[in-house]
This record gives sequence, structure tokens and C-alpha cells, in this order.
Amino acid sequence: MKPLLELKNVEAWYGESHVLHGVNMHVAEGEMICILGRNGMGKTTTLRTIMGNLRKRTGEITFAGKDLITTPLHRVAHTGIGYVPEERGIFATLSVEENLMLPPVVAGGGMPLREIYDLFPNLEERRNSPGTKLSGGEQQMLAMARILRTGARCILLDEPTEGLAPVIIQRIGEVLVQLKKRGMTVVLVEQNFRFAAQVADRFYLMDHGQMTAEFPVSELAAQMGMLNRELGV
Ligand SMILES: Nc1ncnc2c1ncn2[C@@H]1O[C@H](COP(=O)(O)OP(=O)(O)OP(=O)(O)O)[C@@H](O)[C@H]1O
Repeated sequence: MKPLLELKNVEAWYGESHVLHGVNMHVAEGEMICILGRNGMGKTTTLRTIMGNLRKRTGEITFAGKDLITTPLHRVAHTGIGYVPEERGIFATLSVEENLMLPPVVAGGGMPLREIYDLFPNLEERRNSPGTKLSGGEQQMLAMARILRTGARCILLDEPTEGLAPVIIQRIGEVLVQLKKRGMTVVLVEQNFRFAAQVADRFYLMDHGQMTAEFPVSELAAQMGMLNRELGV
């Protein structure tokens, strides 16, 4: 079966700085993959390159049969792919509900507000609170919810657990399991290896702008020695 998202030999640059050196990656529909790697290896850049935020890029990126390299930046979300950046991008002066309603529904199947509140009950409780008053966990959930409303069927999540308390991390894990049950495709970048090990189906290890290893969760135990050497997990 053809992957939903596929990168072939993708290279990308920030100005003169060559950061991705031939990234190969594929994600099946409904799969949750996790990109592991030390700081600065190109994980965030991979997500930004898929979304078209880095325009200087070569190789092939296809999503749902569409060529994303030639898709204009403002049309990428219309293909059904959404990005939740590490900094979350919540509008501080707007309420939770205004943050949710602001981005347009750009692809078919956008999650209605009612379903979003069922998935994130604490967002409903806080629907009138301004972005500035939200905890880190609430901000992360709002950032994810906002992307689900746009109609994305594949979400790219950059370090969703960063800086969050264990109980909130567990809640985010539960949401990801729910999304997976609904058939959502997820690309996760995570430093929190213990969290990723509980939710991901398959792993990529990124090193100096390339994927240097790939294995399914069933091989995790056998790969621990290698991961320990590479990441110190
Ligand atoms: N806006 C930018 N301009 C120039 N270089 C950048 C920019 N953003 C990142 N880089 C460089 O690109 C390389 C890859 O960074 P990237 O953020 O993709 O790594 P990462 O694996 O996501 O690590 P981290 O977890 O630290 O974010 C690093 O050398 C970084 O310094």
C-alpha cells in the first residue's frame, strides 16, 4: 500500500546552512511514528520542511498522492496535513474558544467543536479563559485541538510533552490513543523516550540531517543498546 506521507532524499537549507542531507521516511495511513534524535539533528527542520516553511529544499515529499514540494505554502494545510510547533502558537489575548474558531476549516472532516470538547474536557471548562491564563498543558491541548478542527488527517507534533508535568503528559498520551483509534496519522518528534515508547508504532533515529535507523515498536527492546549509545536513554 502506498504511504500517506513519504519523503525521498529530502535536502533542506536555512539560507546557506545545509541542514537536511537526504531524509527518507514513510508513514502509512493511521500510523503513529516517532522521530528520535539528539538536539540539533534536524527533527524540527524535517517537520518544517514537510509544511513548506523552508522553501529551499530538494527531493520528493508526497502527501495523499500530492506533491508538496510544488504546493504553495498557503495550500499545504488544504491537503489535510497540520503542524503543531513546539512553541504552540496560542494567541495570548484571545479566549480558548476564539483560538479554536480562528483558523478556518480547510479540509473535509474537520472535527466539530462538540467533539473537540469531548476529547479535551478541560478546554471546555476553560473556553472563556484568555490564552495568557492557560497552563502549559492546556496550551498544548489547545494547539492540538486547533489543528484537528481545521480538518487535518495527519498531524505533525513537535515535542508535545516538553516542560509538562507527568499527569498532563499521561493525558496527552490518552488523547493520542483516541486519535489513533479514529484513524489519525501522527508524526511525533519527542525527546521524552518513555512517553514515545508507549504510543508510537515505529521509530526513526535522526542523526546529522538523515534517518540513520528505523524499527517498529516490537523491536524496541532489541534496539535499547543502540538507543542508549545514541541518545543516552
Ligand atoms: N532558523 C534557523 N536558521 C538557521 N539554522 C537553524 C535554524 N533553525 C535551526 N537551525 C539549525 O538547524 C539544525 C537542525 O535544527 P533542528 O531544530 O531541526 O534540530 P532538532 O533535531 O529539532 O533539535 P532540537 O530538539 O534542538 O530542536 C541545527 O544545527 C540548528 O542550529
